[in-house]
Amino acid sequence: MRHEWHQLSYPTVGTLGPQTSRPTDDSVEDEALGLDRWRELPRAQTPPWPDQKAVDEVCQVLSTVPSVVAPYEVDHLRSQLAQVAEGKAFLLQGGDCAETFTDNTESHLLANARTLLQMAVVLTYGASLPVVKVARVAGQYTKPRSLPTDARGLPAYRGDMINSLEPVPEARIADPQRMIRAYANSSSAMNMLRAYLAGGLADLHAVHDWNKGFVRNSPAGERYDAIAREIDRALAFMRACGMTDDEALRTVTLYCSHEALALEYDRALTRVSDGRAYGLSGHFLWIGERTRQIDGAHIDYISRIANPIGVKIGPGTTPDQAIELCEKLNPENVPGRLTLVSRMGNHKVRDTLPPIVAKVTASGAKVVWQCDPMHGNTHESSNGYKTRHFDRIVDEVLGYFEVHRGLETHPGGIHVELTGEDVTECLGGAQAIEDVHLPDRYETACDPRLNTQQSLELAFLVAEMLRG
Ligand SMILES: O=C[C@H](O)[C@H](O)COP(=O)(O)O
Ligand SMILES: C=C(OP(=O)(O)O)C(=O)O
Repeated sequence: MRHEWHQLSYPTVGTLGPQTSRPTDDSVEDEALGLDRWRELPRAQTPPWPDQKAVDEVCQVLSTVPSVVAPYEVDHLRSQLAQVAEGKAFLLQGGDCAETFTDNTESHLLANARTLLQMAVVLTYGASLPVVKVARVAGQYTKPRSLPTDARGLPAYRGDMINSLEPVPEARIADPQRMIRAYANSSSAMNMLRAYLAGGLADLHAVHDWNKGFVRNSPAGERYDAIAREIDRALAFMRACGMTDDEALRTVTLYCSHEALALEYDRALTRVSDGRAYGLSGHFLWIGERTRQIDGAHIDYISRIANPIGVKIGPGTTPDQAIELCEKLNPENVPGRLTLVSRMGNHKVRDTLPPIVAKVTASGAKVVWQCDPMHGNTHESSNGYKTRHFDRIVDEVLGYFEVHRGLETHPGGIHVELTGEDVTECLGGAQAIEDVHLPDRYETACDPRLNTQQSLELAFLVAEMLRG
């Protein structure tokens, strides 16, 4: 039986402030909430830990540390995503495919944040729709892999939280101590981002400053600058009319997200607050295409936390499976709780997505529909690089919009792998990156990311689609 939002045990924003939401450490409560039930269930992509005792010791430490995010922030995000579910806002999610410890630097974090903010400005301005901004940051340290070994025959790299990218056998051994380092990096990343955002990084009066160096003179950068000038004029107009500066123009909230793959880590950072479990390793956690088995460990864990959550759905997803996911993950039908992230591939999205959207909509389930146009469009270049073509990425987003327009549902958001660095990892775009250019600056630890120019170009195209 479905309930309405206001009847739930889910707090509305404002009723659960930071003062009232003190996490408790109560194993009886944890048990009642079933937070460890996942341990008894089949689990895909389990990190090959050589020593379970060492894992338990690390998790014991993580279970006592200050969390990366706070429950009230998680509740805020859920209520903002409720607006997306209702067609009143758009969800922009993006960042590195795999964060790395070495790239957890101020400059890298700021470059990625600026790129996301620029995209958000383009979308907000272009489509006159509020944009909820969620970064793949402060925890995106694990990767599911297609194969247990890489091309050299070494154990696969599974993200810096598990092992090292360095291609030598000893570096590929899963090391639980890395979870501590991932936590430290995640906390410091959030700390730095919060400080910069509070200090004016996202101040709309500084929109020009986000258009840095190599982007500024590109076609997308110039187009962006034109929008920035119009925003300047609008702000000057508001001042001239005597409107006082609004706090909303001076800062934004940037939420953090990652794939809940290393369940040990996310479980250790789960805290119970006012009788509800929160995964406080990040605001938004998602389950990937490879771990979304309905009776599996990942879906069980995520079903028990109060965060807004996502599930990736690939071309093999049936409409019935999507319904099962909605029933299991959002039995109370809370808008904003569940995001279904389609990642079908541009050749399949127009065929595979409609029956899923139609059935979920007919069931009355309230979900955020989001499109990940990256993961269904990966191929190997002629010179051996894992890459994606910008045209296919755009075409998948177009297909996703067509499907939602056809069914009169809200194309609620996009989820992309991107970086603020000037990399050459995805083909195409205005720079016309070709196979031969890929080795120039191919820096990702796992999958190819859009660079800033390609990210901005995509944002302009999506803004047009939203207007249309
Ligand atoms: O982003 C993630 C990758 O698509 C996933 O980890 C699989 O990559 P692989 O096929 O190279 O293992
Ligand atoms: C692995 C990922 O995606 P998917 O589960 O859709 O393959 C990802 O987003 O990093």
